[in-house]
Amino acid sequence: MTETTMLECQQLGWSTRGQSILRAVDLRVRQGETLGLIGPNGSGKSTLMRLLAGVLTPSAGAVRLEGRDLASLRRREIAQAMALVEQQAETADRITVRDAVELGRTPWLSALRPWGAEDDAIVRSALEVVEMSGFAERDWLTLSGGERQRVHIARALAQRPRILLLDEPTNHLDIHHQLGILQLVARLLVTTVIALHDLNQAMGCDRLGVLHQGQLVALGTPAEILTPSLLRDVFGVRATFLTDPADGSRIIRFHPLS
Ligand SMILES: Nc1ncnc2c1ncn2[C@@H]1O[C@H](COP(=O)(O)OP(=O)(O)OP(=O)(O)O)[C@@H](O)[C@H]1O
Repeated sequence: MTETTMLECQQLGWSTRGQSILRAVDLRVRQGETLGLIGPNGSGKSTLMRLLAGVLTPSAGAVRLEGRDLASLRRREIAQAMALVEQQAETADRITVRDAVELGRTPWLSALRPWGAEDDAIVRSALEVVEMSGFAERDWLTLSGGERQRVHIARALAQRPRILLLDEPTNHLDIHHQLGILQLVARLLVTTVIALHDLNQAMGCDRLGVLHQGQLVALGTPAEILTPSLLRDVFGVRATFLTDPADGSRIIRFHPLS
């Protein structure tokens, strides 16, 4: 079976003020997969996500979206294909939760295709999925950090993208909503790239890419990647593996090296 590449980058790099932040990243995201990005603080996960989303312009190499150079595509075309949920996306505007989610429909609207009942239904469904329906009329500024995160995810879902880029989407969320978002991502047929800090949660991804000091140092299945030696070399921790008696799945416990 031939697998379709949704998003790829070749020799991708990004520098700022003469400092190289990301170097020579080669990556292919396959249709339908959930690709997790892991790595220590400052290793370049958010920078890579922003380059893949077209928010940042590469200093070297290129990103291809469904085979086409991202640099040659219009913003609207990119937004119809990809939605990015950033780590600290904020808005200072006084808008309601519903308004914030309705923004997700923007790439699909035009003079010939004005707002309609279908858009209302998509927004309603996105709010339901993140359990925020009861907050629709609330002022965005009054939301807690976790509630804002869920609204951002609803906005991205309302965009109906083919590729979802999620930068630490479980940040700020209580455990119920962390599991809810991860289950949702696993259920979605949409191709997903997700940056995660919790390595036990990362184990649920189809493949993992490991960033270390601005380079992609490993790529493979969670079982291939999450080995004691990689966890020692990249994260500086000693790992032991346990088995969950409930379902036989592996759990990692972490300890200081010394
Ligand atoms: N605009 C910028 N100017 C200067 N340095 C930057 C800029 N953006 C990112 N960096 C630096 O690039 C490195 C990678 O940052 P990035 O946010 O991509 O890391 P990350 O892996 O997402 O980290 P974290 O896990 O802490 O969120 C960091 O050292 C950061 O300080």
